[in-house]
Amino acid sequence: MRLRNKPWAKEKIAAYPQYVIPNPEEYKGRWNELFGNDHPIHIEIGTGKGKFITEIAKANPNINYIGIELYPSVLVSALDKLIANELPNLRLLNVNAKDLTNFFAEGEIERIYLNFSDPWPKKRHEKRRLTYRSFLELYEKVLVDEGEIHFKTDNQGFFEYSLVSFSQYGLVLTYVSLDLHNSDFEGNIMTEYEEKFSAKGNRIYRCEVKYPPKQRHL
Ligand SMILES: C[S@@+](CC[C@H](N)C(=O)[O-])C[C@H]1O[C@@H](n2cnc3c(N)ncnc32)[C@H](O)[C@@H]1O
Repeated sequence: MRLRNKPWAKEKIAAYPQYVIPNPEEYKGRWNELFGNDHPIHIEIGTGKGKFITEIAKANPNINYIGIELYPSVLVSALDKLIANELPNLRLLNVNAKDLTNFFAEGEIERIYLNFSDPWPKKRHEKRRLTYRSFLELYEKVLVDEGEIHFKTDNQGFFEYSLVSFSQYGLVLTYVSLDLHNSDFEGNIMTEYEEKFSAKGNRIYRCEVKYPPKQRHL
């Protein structure tokens, strides 16, 4: 296994606390104070080297973005892009998505992007898939009412698994493409993995789902 927790990466991240927030627990329920506005917040889980999140943040200055990535050695590339672009509506977190509710209050996030998440093809690793039921429960806790997940991958098996997982959880499918790059979908922003896999000729699958309205206790 690759050694991904390289000390130099952690040091670089620590040198930019204005971009990679070192204490995200402190902003739970207060992210809009940090951004200095009340714009909606969209997050990407598994942001990798940050191409998608920096480009989408640049294109949408009235939305706040947070990119979440587990590995410092990967996140430094996203940090480099943020340093180069100085985007006031983008922050990064070097955390594990399984701890999401430590960092975000109920209803604080409007949309979650899952781009080319690790498919974990072995059945015994199912619980690690970011579209597994326990993650869908976590996402529901931090999302607004009828919050959205936008998901894309080149892995057909993982895509089909995720559609079933979404449906079993009661999520509503609002968009699906079985061949994104040959569809009429406009404004697609390519991720690093998307560039790599589509260059090999792989088909890209994409869907959007939203949570049903939360139960109202009158
Ligand atoms: C296959 S890569 C895709 C990267 C990027 N989204 C892209 O499309 O180019 C998946 C990324 O998700 C990150 N990741 C996986 N599980 C995670 C978790 N539980 N919390 C945060 N990041 C995670 C991995 O470290 C990896 O960088």
